[in-house]
Amino acid sequence: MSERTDVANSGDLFESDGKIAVPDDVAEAVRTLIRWAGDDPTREGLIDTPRRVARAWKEYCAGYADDPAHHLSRVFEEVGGYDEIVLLKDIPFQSHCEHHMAPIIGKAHIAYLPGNYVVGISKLARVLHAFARRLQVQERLTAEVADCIWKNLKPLGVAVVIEANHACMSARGVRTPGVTMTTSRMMGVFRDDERSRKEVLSLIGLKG
Ligand SMILES: Nc1nc2c(ncn2[C@@H]2O[C@H](COP(=O)(O)OP(=O)(O)OP(=O)(O)O)[C@@H](O)[C@H]2O)c(=O)[nH]1
Ligand SMILES: [Zn+2]
Repeated sequence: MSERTDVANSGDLFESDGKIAVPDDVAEAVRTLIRWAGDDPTREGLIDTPRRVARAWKEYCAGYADDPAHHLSRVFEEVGGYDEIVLLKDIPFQSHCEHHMAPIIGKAHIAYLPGNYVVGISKLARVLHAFARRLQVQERLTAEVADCIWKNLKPLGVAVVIEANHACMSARGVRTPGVTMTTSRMMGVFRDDERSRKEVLSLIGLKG
């Protein structure tokens, strides 16, 4: 089976070469868009484009086939009495804004103060990507990652900070490149205790 099964929703069909089958109406929608943009979808260079675009969108939106909470189901209870902040810094991610379906490219910083459980660090990045690979707004992406960790890991605190550039602002519309949007969600001690909040922000490299 295809290596692309990781992006498929239940109900998707596959070609004999293992690629996801693109329904005719999806390919036709892309052809319509090409025509509307001013080009001819029947010219040679564009013949296969609708199917490529459709599959590319399956990949950009693979998060819909990925349950974020599942990545936090394997926890470790014994970590040698470690009871300080765990921070994953500068995790690169890509998403697409729900307004224009244009790329959001940035990095996330995810921290938590363990309660009874810790999790393999790759899982925090997996949670991020499961939410990022959907149509998003940055505020919701930030909140969803934090809420998922809070609910499933039951830590004493969670901090998620996301810094990103929005192509809908740089490549179109206001056409203002180089703008970074920063969002954060603090929960538990990082919200309620000023010292803990300052500590996590300073570890991330931001002023509290
Ligand atoms: N708050 C927030 N806004 C976003 C995000 N991604 C894109 N936007 C903004 O969503 C807004 C949509 O505004 P609209 O007026 O409905 O759409 P538009 O006419 O295409 O707006 P312009 O981008 O200003 O041309 C724009 O201001 C975008 O910059 C996001 O993650 N969070
Ligand atoms: Zn946008």
